[in-house]
Amino acid sequence: MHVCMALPPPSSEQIVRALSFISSTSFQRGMSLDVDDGLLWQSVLGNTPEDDWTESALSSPSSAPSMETSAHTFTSTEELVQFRRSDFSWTTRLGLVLRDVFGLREFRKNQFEAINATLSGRDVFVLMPTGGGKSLCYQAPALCGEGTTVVVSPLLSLIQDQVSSLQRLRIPALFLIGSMTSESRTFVTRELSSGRVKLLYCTPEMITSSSFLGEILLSLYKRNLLARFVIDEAHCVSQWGHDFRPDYKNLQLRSRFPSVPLLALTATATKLVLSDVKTQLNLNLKAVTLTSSFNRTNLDYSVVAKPRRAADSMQEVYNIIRQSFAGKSGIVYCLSKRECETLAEFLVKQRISAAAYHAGMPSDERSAIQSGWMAKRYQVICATIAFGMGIDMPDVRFVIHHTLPKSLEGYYQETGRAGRDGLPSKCILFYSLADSNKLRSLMINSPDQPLSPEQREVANSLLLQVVDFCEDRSACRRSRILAYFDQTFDAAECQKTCDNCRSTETFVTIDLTEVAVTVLSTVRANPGKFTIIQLASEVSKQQGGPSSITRNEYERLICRMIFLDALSEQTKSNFRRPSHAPPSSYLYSGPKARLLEQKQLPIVLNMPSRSARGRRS
Ligand SMILES: Nc1ncnc2c1ncn2[C@@H]1O[C@H](COP(=O)(O)OP(=O)(O)OP(=O)(O)O)[C@@H](O)[C@H]1O
Repeated sequence: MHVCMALPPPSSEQIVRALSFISSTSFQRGMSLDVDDGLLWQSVLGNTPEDDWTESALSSPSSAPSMETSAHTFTSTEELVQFRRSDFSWTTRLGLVLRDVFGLREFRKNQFEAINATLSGRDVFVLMPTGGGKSLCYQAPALCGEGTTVVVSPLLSLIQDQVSSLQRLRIPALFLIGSMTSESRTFVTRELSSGRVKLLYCTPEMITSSSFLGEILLSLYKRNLLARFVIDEAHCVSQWGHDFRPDYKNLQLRSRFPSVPLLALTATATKLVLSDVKTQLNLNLKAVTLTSSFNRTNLDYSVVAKPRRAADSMQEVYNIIRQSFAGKSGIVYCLSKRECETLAEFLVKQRISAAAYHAGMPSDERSAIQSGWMAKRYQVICATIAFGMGIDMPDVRFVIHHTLPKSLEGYYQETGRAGRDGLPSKCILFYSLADSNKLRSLMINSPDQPLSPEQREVANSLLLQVVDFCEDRSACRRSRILAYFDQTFDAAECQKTCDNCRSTETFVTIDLTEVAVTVLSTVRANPGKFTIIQLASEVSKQQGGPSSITRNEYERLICRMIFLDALSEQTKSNFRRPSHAPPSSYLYSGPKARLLEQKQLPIVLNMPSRSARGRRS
């Protein structure tokens, strides 16, 4: 389709010319108010020296390392052809920006099309895997046209990092955040009004609630100086996504600034999330939608059984790091702040340079840890999911999930932080039934964040998909992850880069609906009498025979019945237990018990095949 032609490296004269037209010596002092206005950013691309750019060089996207391209593209290939042209008025300038500002030689898949589409004034939706190069899709066009590109980004740390990197490239970018001094705000206002700022970053909260920013945007809008709005991490707009942010939903950009093109980008979106994001943002029906395959071919996926005792599971994390990743950077995702700290302390005692990172830490401490890790002063970060968004560390060789992620989408994004340089990297997920139950009740019954019945349903089904993924010992992990994003993947192409494709054991999917009905009848006869473990033991005693279901499998079945609401749990304090012991949860029939009895709630589990079961007994 495209002819790949690398650009010749820029000569030093070209670089000097480029740097002189993108002049921002004083800009590098950032927000400080002693900036000499006279020096402050000459018009960024106004004096662009025309260069003898070859058309083929510009229409030569390459793939991001180890990320498959193609897959389903929502905007038809015929329609995309118009955005692969190299005769736009900005084409020459775009080439210069790519090479002389960003120091890159060619575009990756879909970058060129996204840039041309947004510069043509179209709404654009870009789905690209983590590390695919989404930033360039809005940073390059910002430098190719008039006005300011406003970037809505979810995290302050991410905004600050992005703006500093842009400033290092001498690009006039600023951010506007709530905690700025009035002097800094005055500076930003002045710079924005002058039209010199090419990129303005802010949080969704600023857009929805700052009248100060609202006035600035309106003034730019009236003067035709709002080039586009960029909605980064656009999956946050959708309540069906794993990172929903209510302020993202209330941006109202289309109604407030009807003629300004929107550019939404995300690394994670199912079809449902995608259409919800488009609706919520009120993207034009003809929005150009560009998707790349989500397959990260350099990542190896596996799920391991998490030991029951915390000490054993921490030891297991240590063993994995010591045996396979000595001296290599990695992330261990944990559920709670305490877990991050305990695990980091444990690893440090074992002489692994590790640090905890979570939202409960002061932000300067968090930044110090993040930069320490990026500078290789820490080998391992034990973090909650607060860590990672927007971190561009190329050589992360492993991501371990010490507890379950809340959704497959989250799992994809968190594991996506490994191997951004395209080299082989491992993603290891520790799974236990106990964790899945704990996480489920934390998510669904959290007193801090009471969920509506609808939200509860969503959270429950997202987590159930993760549980199902972990318990599936047959299907290729890669196929399952890609299926989540509605992409088909031939497992033969996995090339044994997941534990299931490497395994020689045989597992089969068994329909246990009948067995579940029997389990339910035991609960109906004894409401509130059994915990999960007690019930598993009770029903496994009632059965027998060589191919019978083991106690552990009954536990899995009971947990699945809870997930499917055929059973429900209620907490009761147990007076016979020591006072510090956590209260136990006892089982009752659930709201969907009748459906199960009517065989309208099928329950299937992936289990060792019958012959293997016979051998095990
Ligand atoms: N055309 C290109 N050629 C070479 N490198 C590129 C190109 N485009 C982007 N990159 C590099 O790829 C890396 C990832 O880019 P970027 O941070 O934009 O990814 P992303 O898609 O935003 O990822 P994430 O979703 O994880 O934030 C960066 O180091 C960037 O410089």
